[in-house]
Amino acid sequence: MSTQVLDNPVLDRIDLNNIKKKKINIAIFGHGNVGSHLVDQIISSKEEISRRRDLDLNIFAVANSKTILLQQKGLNKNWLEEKTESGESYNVEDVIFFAKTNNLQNLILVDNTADAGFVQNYSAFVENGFHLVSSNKIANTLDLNFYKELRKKLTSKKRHYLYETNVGAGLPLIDTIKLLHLSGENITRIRGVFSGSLSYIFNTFSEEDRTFSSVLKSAIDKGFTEPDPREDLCGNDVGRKLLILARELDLHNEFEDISIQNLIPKDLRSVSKKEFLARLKELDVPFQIKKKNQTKDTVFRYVADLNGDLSKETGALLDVNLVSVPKNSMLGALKGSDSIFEIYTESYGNNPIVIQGAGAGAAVTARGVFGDILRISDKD
Ligand SMILES: NC(=O)C1=CN([C@@H]2O[C@H](COP(=O)(O)OP(=O)(O)OC[C@H]3O[C@@H](n4cnc5c(N)ncnc54)[C@H](OP(=O)(O)O)[C@@H]3O)[C@@H](O)[C@H]2O)C=CC1
Ligand SMILES: N[C@@H](CC=O)C(=O)O
Repeated sequence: MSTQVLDNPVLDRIDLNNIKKKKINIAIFGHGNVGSHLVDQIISSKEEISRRRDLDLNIFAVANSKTILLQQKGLNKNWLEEKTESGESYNVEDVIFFAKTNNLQNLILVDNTADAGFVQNYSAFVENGFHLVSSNKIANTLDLNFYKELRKKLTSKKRHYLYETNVGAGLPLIDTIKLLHLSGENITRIRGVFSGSLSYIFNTFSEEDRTFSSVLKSAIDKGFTEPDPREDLCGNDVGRKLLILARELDLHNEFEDISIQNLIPKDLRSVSKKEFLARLKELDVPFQIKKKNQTKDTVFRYVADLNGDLSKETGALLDVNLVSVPKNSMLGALKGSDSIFEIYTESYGNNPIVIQGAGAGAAVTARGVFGDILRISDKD
């Protein structure tokens, strides 16, 4: 349809191309690795999406932990410069108030932080009409009571919450598991390398003649690790992913139920992040010894395993361990920052469904978050 100029003085200022578009108003919290890619991806795909579908994607807020940029008409590609120049300090009530006073509809809150405090705001956002999308895993791994209350609130307010990137970054994993489970397929075990950063670290460390600290530094620089890389190295991040999958299967597990092998030497566990980063070289000797003692033709893999009796709410075993596997096995053959998920089910028997691909990285994760935004935009 082309733009039409009509005689009516009000209508003649309206671009008929946009008249039927459903405007989706998005507030993005966290514009680090993932968040900044997401804002850029939305802004650069906006026109194409508007042409192909009846959607007008409007980012009306972007914030980090210190400042926010609020623009009713939406951010443009200079958003970061504008935010640096005119971003203001804020609290989350300001965003809710802004959405209300500007009568913004079809609201989506996107959480690209890794912050435990921020998820406490989810309920208020839902209460005020926002759908939720998060790459942040924390809301799905707090105690079961929080998990269930949030879902109750979402149901009562008819809002959606999508978090496909919580496990396997941009890979279509949670959706697949949800569908298998909902359709009555008995999932009997899920096992694999769930961490993109640890996959990259051990693939590289096993294959190349480099110190552990230099490989870890590369993983940090590539944006594969959590904001504090110790969350990856201590196993918490993988543990969270395992728990999220367990809960998708309606298992009643808490984070404390997971048996996790912590890879950080004891005296580096509770120092500040700054001190940890300054002392990375202390990881070199312990990991070099492990490597030297390894059996020929094996490689290290940090493996998560959801097993036990998954037909009982409290029958599951959740383990996360560093293991040596043959180089030519499915896990041993992983490359780069790939993750791999083996999903065993009753119908598929001993041959699991396998989902494999980039398990970390800002661009792929942002694309996954974008996918969740579009899924919600299509819903009602
Ligand atoms: N990187 C990856 O490959 C993947 C990441 N994820 C998840 O994505 C999330 C983001 O990761 P990543 O982008 O790498 O992390 P970064 O550290 O690069 O970015 C985090 C952002 O969150 C902001 N932030 C922190 N606390 C708050 C708060 N209370 N309110 C508003 N903003 C806040 C930070 O702001 P400030 O600078 O002011 O602190 C920063 O902009 C994490 O939860 C991670 O687990 C999921 C899948 C893959
Ligand atoms: N730090 C995480 C990023 C994705 O969740 C990982 O390494 O897998």
